[in-house]
Amino acid sequence: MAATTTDVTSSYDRIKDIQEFDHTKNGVKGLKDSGITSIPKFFIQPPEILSTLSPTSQSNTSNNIPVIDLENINSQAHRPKIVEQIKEAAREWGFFQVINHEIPISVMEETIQAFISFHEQPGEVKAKYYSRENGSYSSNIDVYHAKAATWHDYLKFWMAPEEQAVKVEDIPEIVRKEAIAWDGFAKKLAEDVMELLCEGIGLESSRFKELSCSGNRLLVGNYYPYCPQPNLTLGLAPHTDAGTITVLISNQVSGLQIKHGEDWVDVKPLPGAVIFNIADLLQIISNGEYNSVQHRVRANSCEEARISITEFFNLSKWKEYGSFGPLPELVSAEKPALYLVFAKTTSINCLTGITPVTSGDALIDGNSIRSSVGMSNIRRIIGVCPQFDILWNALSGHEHLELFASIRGLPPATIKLVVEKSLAEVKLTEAGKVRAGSYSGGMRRRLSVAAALLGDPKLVILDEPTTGMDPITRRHVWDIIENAKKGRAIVLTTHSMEEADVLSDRIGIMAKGSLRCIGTSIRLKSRFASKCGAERREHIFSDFRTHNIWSITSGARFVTIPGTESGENPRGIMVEVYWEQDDYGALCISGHSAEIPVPPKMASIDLKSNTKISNFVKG
Ligand SMILES: O=C(O)CCC(=O)C(=O)O
Ligand SMILES: [Fe+2]
Repeated sequence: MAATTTDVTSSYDRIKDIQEFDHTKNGVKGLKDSGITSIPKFFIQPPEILSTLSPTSQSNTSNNIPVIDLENINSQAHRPKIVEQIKEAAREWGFFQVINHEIPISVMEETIQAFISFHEQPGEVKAKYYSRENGSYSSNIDVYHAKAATWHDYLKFWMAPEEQAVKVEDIPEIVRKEAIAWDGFAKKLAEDVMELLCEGIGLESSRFKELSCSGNRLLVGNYYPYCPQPNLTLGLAPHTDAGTITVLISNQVSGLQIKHGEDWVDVKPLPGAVIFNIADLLQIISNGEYNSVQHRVRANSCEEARISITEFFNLSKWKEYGSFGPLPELVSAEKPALYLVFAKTTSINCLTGITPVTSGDALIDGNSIRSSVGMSNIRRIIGVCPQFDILWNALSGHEHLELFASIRGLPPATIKLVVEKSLAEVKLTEAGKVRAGSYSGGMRRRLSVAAALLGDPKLVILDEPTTGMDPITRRHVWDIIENAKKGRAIVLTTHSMEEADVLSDRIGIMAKGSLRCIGTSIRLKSRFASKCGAERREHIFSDFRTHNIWSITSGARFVTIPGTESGENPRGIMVEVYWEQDDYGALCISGHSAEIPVPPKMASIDLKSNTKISNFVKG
């Protein structure tokens, strides 16, 4: 196995292999059907995953996730007990399965069978639906970025909200009726379970529903064909789900595992049961009362394929609220908020004047975002590409840019030329004549980026400009952004570390609502590198060599913590404080050692007068 794992990082042409796989449009089912006996190298998981896959590693089969009987859900006498069980399961396990629900077994079986039938059609029939960008059928959406690919294909549709939902006629006929029926049943059951979850933590039963926790739904049929080397890859990599709640059914082929303590626990599919898991947003809304737990799927070692039908529930009124954090009812002096309010979009909305500022201020080119004069000056010098495209289906790309150019006040005589140049830059010259209603997601994003850059703004804000783009278009948009950097500031938000690394001069990382760090890519890497593993460090050292920045001043000092003198440690306690220069050359503390008694003859700096540093050291 050692030889194979080394291959993961060796220099074979990984991209070429992936592209070949992608171009078959046949997913891993196609690989399995070709009769291969060993899996392509880009499926081989890194050693830290492989070590958890061997039969001797801690997969624990003696446990199973809680099973909750919903038979008497509406009986006054039984409901409190069911609420208690669900609450306990959602808190301790993050996963549970429900039995005696209202969904007929025949509906579950028909749904599973329909998705199997889709995946088991001849490759050329499925290939029509295959796309990495906005198609419904694909395999390994993140294969170009992930450390390793996984052994499953999927078919997915947005079922809600209406403006995002798939058109009925675009659902392949072979699953159409079943997908629509399943969505109805799953939504009803999820809303019933959400009521129980609300009651469990003392909320009004309808609270989650009113927040629109079931208003956004993505239905996915995951297909895990037989894998010839199941101990070298996974069916699905470890992850947590992002939304509010996930509803899952599967056939009887096992594979799903959840992280419980240090163990990966097998979830044994119970015939007729529906599995629920808490997703990240519900963990946040519930202020940590409920837990979103890591799970993964083992590569399938059975001849029979595994199928799971997963419906991801999320908020549909997210945009309306603009930000999200723990519900006020769940925050108190005894239970302070564990999570800050999500604030990326809110911050951008404040900077651009969409959301009024309630406290604090920001200056853009010397103009305060709190003053109406300042804001109108700011509007003249910024261009914005919002996270969700604001485009009109009936207008062409050309008409959009003409409209935006005249709103920006460009001289009418120049507009035609500016628009043509701009369309050429984003490679939409031909498409510019066509209505935007027929554009793919990537084309819509490119048009939005072009609109943001119109009129030579001094500050451009790009909110996740490449979300949903295939890797080639994304690289192209990176070139556009790179070229647009000259003479202006660009603030770009992204979830992709690679994108931040490629495009940014300075990177700020926001987590759970606040800015955690800011600095150049090299500085952040050097500061946080130890957490990234050997491969990442390799990368960082080569970055250091290419940027030739050996001259960074850094150092360490022993510092006594004031007031720690005692009989046992007459000279007190000290720590070693590490310091370095920040991006502007100012010295700042970057960390400290564990506390140790000051040895008798040691000379150290006494911080009695410097409360700021001593607080830091103590904290
Ligand atoms: O296939 C499964 O059992 C799990 C699927 C899953 O976790 C997901 O799609 O997020
Ligand atoms: Fe999941």
